[in-house]
This record gives sequence, structure tokens and C-alpha cells, in this order.
Amino acid sequence: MGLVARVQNLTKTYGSGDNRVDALRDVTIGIRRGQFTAIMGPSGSGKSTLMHIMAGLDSPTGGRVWLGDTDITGLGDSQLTLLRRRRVGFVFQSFNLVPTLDIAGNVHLPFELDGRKPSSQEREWIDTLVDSLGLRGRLTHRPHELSGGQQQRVAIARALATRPDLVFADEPTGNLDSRTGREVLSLLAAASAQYGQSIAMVTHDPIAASYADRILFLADGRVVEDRERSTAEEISRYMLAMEAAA
Ligand SMILES: Nc1ncnc2c1ncn2[C@@H]1O[C@H](COP(=O)(O)OP(=O)(O)OP(=O)(O)O)[C@@H](O)[C@H]1O
Repeated sequence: MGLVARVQNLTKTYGSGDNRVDALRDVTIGIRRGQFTAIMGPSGSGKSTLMHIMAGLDSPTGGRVWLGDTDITGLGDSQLTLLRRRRVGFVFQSFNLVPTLDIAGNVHLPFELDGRKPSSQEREWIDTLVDSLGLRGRLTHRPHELSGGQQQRVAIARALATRPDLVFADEPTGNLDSRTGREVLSLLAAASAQYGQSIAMVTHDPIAASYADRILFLADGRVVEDRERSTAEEISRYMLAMEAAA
């Protein structure tokens, strides 16, 4: 199975002297194409830093970063912006929808930002997404007229609309009740299983991580565990053992 993103000997240091924080220490890891990968670890372990660097939102202190076959380590801001727009999708805890646009406008936003209209094939794909995410009746509504779960489904449609190489999801169920959160996780898992969408999700929640094909654990800036699909109980047990050993 190919890798959709990878980092090699990645380090990230914030500050200097007494204020120095080693957020990532020599991380080498690949995200597999077509898989749903969860990134877990205690607060401050480096999850967001790793995700931001892989998504081209932040630059590393040392090491290299690839998105697909592209070495993005040395790219400038404008190249990174284009790359993110075309090859990466994002789903955030806070949905991040544009309040002044209706749902159709939000789903089409990645194309607007890229200065183009979706092709007929892309329009078909967007139709499929809108139907499978249950948004058909909501296209002319504004985000504030939708429930949190519906807003997150719009964010998922927007993230998948351009068929990006990789979708990054940052605590996508953090603002949802548990039933709605499970629906959103099932939709992400289905996007990966049915459409081959690669997804990397940062989460604290063992139940959320149990929807993933693979779980990476970070501790103190290092990858300390890389395991295949596990139950929420197995993940909780591992996290407890990790805390006890810390
Ligand atoms: N901009 C920054 N300036 C200084 N230190 C930072 C910055 N961003 C992150 N850090 C530090 O780097 C370390 C890793 O942070 P990071 O946000 O990646 O962890 P995390 O695992 O995502 O945590 P959480 O689960 O709490 O979001 C932490 O010690 C954090 O305080």
C-alpha cells in the first residue's frame, strides 16, 4: 500500500533557551493511502504539530515532509497555499463553515478559492456526497440553521469535494454529542472504505479512534505505538498503561 504523506526524521522546536519546547523529536512515519488513521496521545504530545506540518500549515525545524511524491519541506508560503487548496481537505472541531454562504456555497468553496468551476464529473461527485451525507434538503440554508452534526457533515462534504490526497480531521467530534459524533465517525470511515479517501484524524477519544484502520500514539514528541484497528477498550487500556508508565 502506498503512502499518501510521510515525514522523515522530523523535529520541531519552539522557543529557545529556558523556553525551548521539543514538540517533535525525530519522527519518521507514513500515512497509508486509502486508510483512516487516528493520531492519539496525551495533551502536549505533539499531535497538532505533526498534523500541521504534514498539512503544510507549519514548517519543521529539521527533517523532511512529503505529500504524495512532492517534497514540501522547502516550499514557500504561496506554493504551500496552492498545495493545501488542491490536495488537502480539513475538518475541524469547530466546523469552520462560512456563515454568510449557504450550504451549497460552503461545499463549493474549495473550487471558488481555486478560481474554477467543478467539472461535470466533479459535479456528479458533489451530488453523490450531498445525497450520502443527507444534505440535499439543506443546500439553500445557512450554517446557523443547521445542527452541529449537520454542520460537520457539510464540512465533510467540503473536505471531500475536491477528492484531496488527504483529509485532516482535528477532533472532528469534539463539539458533538456522542450519538451525533458516532454518525460523523461512521461517515468518515465510510469515505475511506467506500471511496478510498485517505484520512488522518487527531483525537483524544478512544471510541473515535476505534473507527480508524490504524492508530498512531505519540508521547513527548515521539511515535511510541503503531497499531492496526483496535476496540475502544483496547485503546483505553493502552492509554492507561501509557499514563502509568509516564
Ligand atoms: N506556537 C507554539 N509556541 C510554543 N510552543 C508550542 C506552540 N505550539 C505548540 N507548542 C508546544 O509544543 C508541544 C506540542 O504541542 P501540540 O499542540 O502539538 O500537542 P497536542 O498533542 O496536539 O496537544 P493537545 O492534545 O493538548 O492539543 C506542547 O508542549 C505545546 O505547548
